[in-house]
Amino acid sequence: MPHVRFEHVTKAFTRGRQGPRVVAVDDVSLEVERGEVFGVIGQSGAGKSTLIRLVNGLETPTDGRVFVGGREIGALPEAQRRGVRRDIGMIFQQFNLFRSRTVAGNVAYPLKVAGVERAERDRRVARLLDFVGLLDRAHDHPEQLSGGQKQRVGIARALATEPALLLADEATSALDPRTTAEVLALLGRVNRELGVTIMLITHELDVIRAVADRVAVMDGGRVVETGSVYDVFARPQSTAAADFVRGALRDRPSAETLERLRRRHSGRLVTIAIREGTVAQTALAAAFLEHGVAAAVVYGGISELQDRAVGSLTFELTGPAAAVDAALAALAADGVEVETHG
Ligand SMILES: Nc1ncnc2c1ncn2[C@@H]1O[C@H](COP(=O)(O)OP(=O)(O)OP(=O)(O)O)[C@@H](O)[C@H]1O
Repeated sequence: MPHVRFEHVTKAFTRGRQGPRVVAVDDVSLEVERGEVFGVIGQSGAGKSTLIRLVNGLETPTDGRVFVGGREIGALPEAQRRGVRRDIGMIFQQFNLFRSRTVAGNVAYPLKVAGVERAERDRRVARLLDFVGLLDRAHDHPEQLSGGQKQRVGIARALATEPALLLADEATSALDPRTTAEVLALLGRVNRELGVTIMLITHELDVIRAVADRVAVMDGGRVVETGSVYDVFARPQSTAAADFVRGALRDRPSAETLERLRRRHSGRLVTIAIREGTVAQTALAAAFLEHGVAAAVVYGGISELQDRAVGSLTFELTGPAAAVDAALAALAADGVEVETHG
């Protein structure tokens, strides 16, 4: 049974009394498996926050059903809904820590609410702070901590009631790249060492690349693509996914870059997609050589997704036109994706 399941879920809001109807989440169906890190990526306004708020029952669907652990949140009486919520931790972009409480006090708070007795509370707080590497900061107040440390406290607090599911709402968006990497590494440990299912929403492909197993791409309230991180971003089918890839990998020349490349290079410019399972780069070189075509890399980038290569290279091909055509035809016959630039 999936940990989280959306069945044709729509959430619409009305702005003002008779204002326009905004469909924040539009007929979304998806499944998050137990023990995986599931990423949801989308631009601002795509509906990610609403989607995540539907998981913990902070929003109720206008249409469709949301299940957590096989139970439909919307159909539960309030007391049971609270029980389901207790099994869900949440972390936020702005950390949402209590400024008046110490680090330990913040982590202890949900345990207090749950009625856990003092000695057990102290034990659990110490264990959690040790896990996130902040045991020596237990008596500090949040304002004495860096952003990354605050988020680590946020994570410890979210884990205090030992939830099976952790929701992360743009949890690293307020952090610099290095701190982001540290917090994402910690989330990876939460998933692997504690077996917690993680559902995270973000507008950054780098966040998805760093931790997610699978991803859903949202655009205009809809999920336009779902799959393994490699499959979705190595062969994006939707414009939204392709835009994220272009933005993060920066491997393909923009129209302006192509203009500049054309001015500098008189040969034929082609961009070849590099992915696992396609022709090896040595075979590329061999095809050019065989047809007497000189190939120079003039732009491109190859990066990693889930430990596999992805990216593209732009070549300037020089030689007789017929030879260039023949080399490209041979590559195309081998299943290589070639884009010729005019
Ligand atoms: N309570 C609400 N009342 C009215 N409209 C809302 C409400 N919550 C969200 N919306 C609208 O729903 C759409 C999706 O918003 P949502 O916050 O879910 O997107 P998002 O992808 O999380 O974007 P961001 O990253 O900017 O928060 C937006 O057009 C937003 O204005």
